Amino acid sequence: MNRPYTILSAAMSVDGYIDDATDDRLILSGDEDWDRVDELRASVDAIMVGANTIRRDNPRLGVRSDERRAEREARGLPANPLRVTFTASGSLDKEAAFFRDDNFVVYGPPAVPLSVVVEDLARRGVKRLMVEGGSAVHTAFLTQNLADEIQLAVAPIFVGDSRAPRFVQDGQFGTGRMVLGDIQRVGDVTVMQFFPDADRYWLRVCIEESRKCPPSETAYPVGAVIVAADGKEIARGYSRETDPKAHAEEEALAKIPFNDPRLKTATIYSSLEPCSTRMSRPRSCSQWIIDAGIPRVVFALREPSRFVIGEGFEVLATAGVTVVERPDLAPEVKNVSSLYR
Ligand SMILES: NC(=O)C1=CN([C@@H]2O[C@H](COP(=O)(O)OP(=O)(O)OC[C@H]3O[C@@H](n4cnc5c(N)ncnc54)[C@H](OP(=O)(O)O)[C@@H]3O)[C@@H](O)[C@H]2O)C=CC1
Ligand SMILES: Nc1c(N[C@@H]2O[C@H](COP(=O)(O)O)[C@@H](O)[C@H]2O)[nH]c(=O)[nH]c1=O
Repeated sequence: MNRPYTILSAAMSVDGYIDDATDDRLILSGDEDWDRVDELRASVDAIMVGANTIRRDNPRLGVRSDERRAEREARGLPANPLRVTFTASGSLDKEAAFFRDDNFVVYGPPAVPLSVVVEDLARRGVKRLMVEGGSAVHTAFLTQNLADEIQLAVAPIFVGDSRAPRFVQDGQFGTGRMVLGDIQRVGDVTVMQFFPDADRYWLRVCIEESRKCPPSETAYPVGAVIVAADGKEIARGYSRETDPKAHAEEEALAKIPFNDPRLKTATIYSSLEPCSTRMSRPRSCSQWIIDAGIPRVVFALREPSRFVIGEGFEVLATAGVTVVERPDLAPEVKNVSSLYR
């Protein structure tokens, strides 16, 4: 599915509420944090909120800073990102600030699947989407694995009223243990960055590594990372990093002792399916992985049959290794080199 890179943004109290239970809007961010939110807004193509947030908060969802709006225009963008909402009921006040000019899109009524919304936004040229809430919308993005990043600001207050909305509602969050990114102190607010889909996060690290490969007409650019069971990185590498014949998995494995006990419970990530046959060397990367006892492999793109017929998936799976293919990231791998196209 083609969809925008999606950042969920919310401010919550220490006890996990994003508003209180009164009719007045609760401001959790301080001035410095609003400035951070404004910078994030200025960096995206579209900002989405649920219809209930429009009804309750009447948000402007614009870039507040004159300089940031001017910078966007200088880059050929509209001064403000596209405003996006969805509604099953259609109950929205046409006088709301959301409708103040024609730079908006409303999905529904009737209810529209979120996957349809994000695909349509991608078709409209939205590459980077910020989702500002509320609870129902954040829950939908997370439970459908449509969020790439969370920026969660925790304000030093308690709401203490379970009638108030929380950051998310009940749901099946398939995220497992998320990857923690940056933590910032912004005034008196703590801003935490999370990457909900750990496999997607580490594959993107591989893709960035692959950009460092010395160019070659006869070998792909590949990046690999080995991650321990506790989520900590053990080693990373890219093709031809130290030797013109070396593959990314070999480069990563060469940085640690072959009998490192963490390998027995680790995951190795690679932008490309590990090789199963090699012209240049006797041992394939799949064989290295099996011999190292790594139990789990995640890759994005199956090896195209340009140089050899790749059977890494089958070789690894037959040896009892858990192999996860993530074709959703294959387009990002292909973007790195014309050899893939
Ligand atoms: N502190 C913070 O950072 C933020 C706080 N908030 C707070 O969050 C609260 C609002 O959150 P919440 O009540 O969960 O509401 P939401 O803003 O998440 O909106 C939910 C609404 O979205 C629409 N919707 C949901 N799924 C679909 C679908 N598949 N197709 C079409 N429409 C759909 C429905 O609209 P409809 O009912 O019209 O059918 C639904 O009622 C407010 O109190 C607000 O102040 C909000 C944003 C940020
Ligand atoms: N209250 C709250 C947030 N609320 C979000 O900001 C929106 C209103 O912004 P505006 O467009 O400027 O009117 C509101 O609808 C909701 O999405 N966000 C935050 O970062 N911190 C906060 O404390």
